[in-house]
Amino acid sequence: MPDRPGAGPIALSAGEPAGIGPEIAAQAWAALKGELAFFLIGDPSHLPGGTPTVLIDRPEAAVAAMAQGLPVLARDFGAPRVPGVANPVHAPHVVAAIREGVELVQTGRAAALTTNPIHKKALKDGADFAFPGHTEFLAHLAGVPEVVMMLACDALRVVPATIHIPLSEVPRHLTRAGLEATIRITHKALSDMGLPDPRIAVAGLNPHAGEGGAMGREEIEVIAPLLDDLRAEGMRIAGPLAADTMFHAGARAGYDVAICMYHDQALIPIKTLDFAGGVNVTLGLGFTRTSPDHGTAFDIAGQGIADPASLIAALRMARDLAG
Ligand SMILES: NC(=O)C1=CN([C@@H]2O[C@H](COP(=O)(O)OP(=O)(O)OC[C@H]3O[C@@H](n4cnc5c(N)ncnc54)[C@H](O)[C@@H]3O)[C@@H](O)[C@H]2O)C=CC1
Ligand SMILES: NCC(=O)COP(=O)(O)O
Repeated sequence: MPDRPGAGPIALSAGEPAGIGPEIAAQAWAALKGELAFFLIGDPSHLPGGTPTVLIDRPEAAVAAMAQGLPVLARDFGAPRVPGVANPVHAPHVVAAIREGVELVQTGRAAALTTNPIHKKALKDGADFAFPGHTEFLAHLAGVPEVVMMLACDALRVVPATIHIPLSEVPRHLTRAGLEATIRITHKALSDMGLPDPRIAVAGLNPHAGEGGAMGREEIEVIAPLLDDLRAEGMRIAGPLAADTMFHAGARAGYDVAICMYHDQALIPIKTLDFAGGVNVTLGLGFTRTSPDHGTAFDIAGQGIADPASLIAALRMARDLAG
């Protein structure tokens, strides 16, 4: 196994069984079995028929098992999988797998956590899941007040300063303290990743970055004063920039990460540029967590046509960040 000496296996939480998670986990094993070690925390009966699997009773066994089949820390999810149809019986087990993955990483038994996609509404309905996504749940489990969602591909890194909230609530949530925490966590994380003085581009909220107050005042009242203060500290920050012109190739060459004001402002450019290669990474947790950039894809689940590329990229990034 050409894994890094001393690096433990990566824990992969099952995600939503009715989605594409089981099939892309099996495909990721086939692609990565000679390259890195990971294990699935989930119900082996949910994997596609014929998937070579090795049931393991401890994470450490995954390294040797990889050559034979997908290592699975088997957990009974209580019901079979029906592709495209969420079963509320599964929901508490989906949440428990994430929780277990975090515990294994925090106790040093896994090197990093990669999460297969969850269906947020299915977890809310089936398990009273109180969090809008992994990011917020992981912050809760890690006991940290602020974390950052970053999506990265070869061409772009983006960070939404507000995440899973309705668009109508974005201006109210866009505070100086929140934006400052997002920028500082991102700056430190990129420095830790080997970019010691990252160039940060910050989008405005409004069209034309507010056009001097003619189209909104958040830039004048919240964003620009903060950026002035951070620049005075020595951070390399541009903005607030008009979001519509900061993602073409020439503009992207001028920064290492784009801080955006809301979910879609950040995620539309990266998913358009590289849906297959994009990886979601949570910054500020104190451990490594990555995820594919896509969701559960109920519309194609069970058909054998899901592309495992983003999960493969997420597992590779987890290995690289934890190594
Ligand atoms: N990290 C996570 O747990 C994430 C979870 N979600 C959740 O997933 C559910 C569905 O969300 P949607 O907005 O429909 O996004 P989605 O990413 O599941 O699907 C959007 C479109 O992309 C296609 N697609 C997605 N992944 C694909 C793959 N690997 N190969 C080929 N085609 C693929 C789907 O078939 C669909 O047409 C929601 O509950 C959402 O909250 C969404 C994003 C991330
Ligand atoms: N659209 C990205 C997304 O929803 C991922 O959220 P999370 O579950 O990783 O927090």
